[in-house]
Amino acid sequence: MQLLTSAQLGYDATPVLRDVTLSVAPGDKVVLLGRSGAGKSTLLAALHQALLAQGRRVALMPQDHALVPQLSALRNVLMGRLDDHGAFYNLTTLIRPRRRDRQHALAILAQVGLTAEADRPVESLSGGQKQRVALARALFRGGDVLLGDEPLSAVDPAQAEHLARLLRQAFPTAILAMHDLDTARSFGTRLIGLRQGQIRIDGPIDAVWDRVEALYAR
Ligand SMILES: Nc1ncnc2c1ncn2[C@@H]1O[C@H](COP(=O)(O)OP(=O)(O)OP(=O)(O)O)[C@@H](O)[C@H]1O
Repeated sequence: MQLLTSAQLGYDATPVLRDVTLSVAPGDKVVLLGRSGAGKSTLLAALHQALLAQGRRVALMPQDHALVPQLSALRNVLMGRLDDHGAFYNLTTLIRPRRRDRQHALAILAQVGLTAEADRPVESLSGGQKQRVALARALFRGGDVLLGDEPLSAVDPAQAEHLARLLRQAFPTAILAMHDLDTARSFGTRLIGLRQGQIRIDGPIDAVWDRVEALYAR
């Protein structure tokens, strides 16, 4: 799918990335790498818009998780499908979830190791637990494409491997911004590297891996 052709991406008068041309093939597991501020989140936001404009179903994991702190982990997961239903269904889901939705959401919370936390308000959870709630919400939502902004940054390495596997199985196509190179290497089939306002690397991960260090050079 051809997703983006843009001379410039940025905010108002401030360009962040230029000459962006990007297509993604179904099955691609893209890892987006680059120094802090290189434009990974900016590119993900533009991809999100482009995918929605194409009518694709997208699961989005933003960097700040966008969870509702006062609501339970379970209810935050259920919110992953709010836009599938009308206002009445959603209101009743938040008050008293339907049995089928609840069981499905609880099964996903079990997969991410949060059974005991299902009824706890998200504001009382640790950073890694919050991230797993956001991940469970994305899995509950499902979709053609997962877009994630450092979706595994707050979990420990053993969990990261397990959770990365769940994401790979659930989403045919994924584009994830990442900081941890080991996780990126094991997750990705394709690497896109950003540096100095441009896409500098785009290729199969094994073929371009020896160029990764240059993305971070000062
Ligand atoms: N809402 C905004 N308004 C103006 N400038 C922004 C905004 N968001 C980000 N920027 C700027 O755009 C540039 C790229 O930011 P972006 O968040 O895309 O980088 P990133 O690669 O995701 O960084 P990180 O790894 O730290 O999350 C930065 O210089 C940042 O200051």
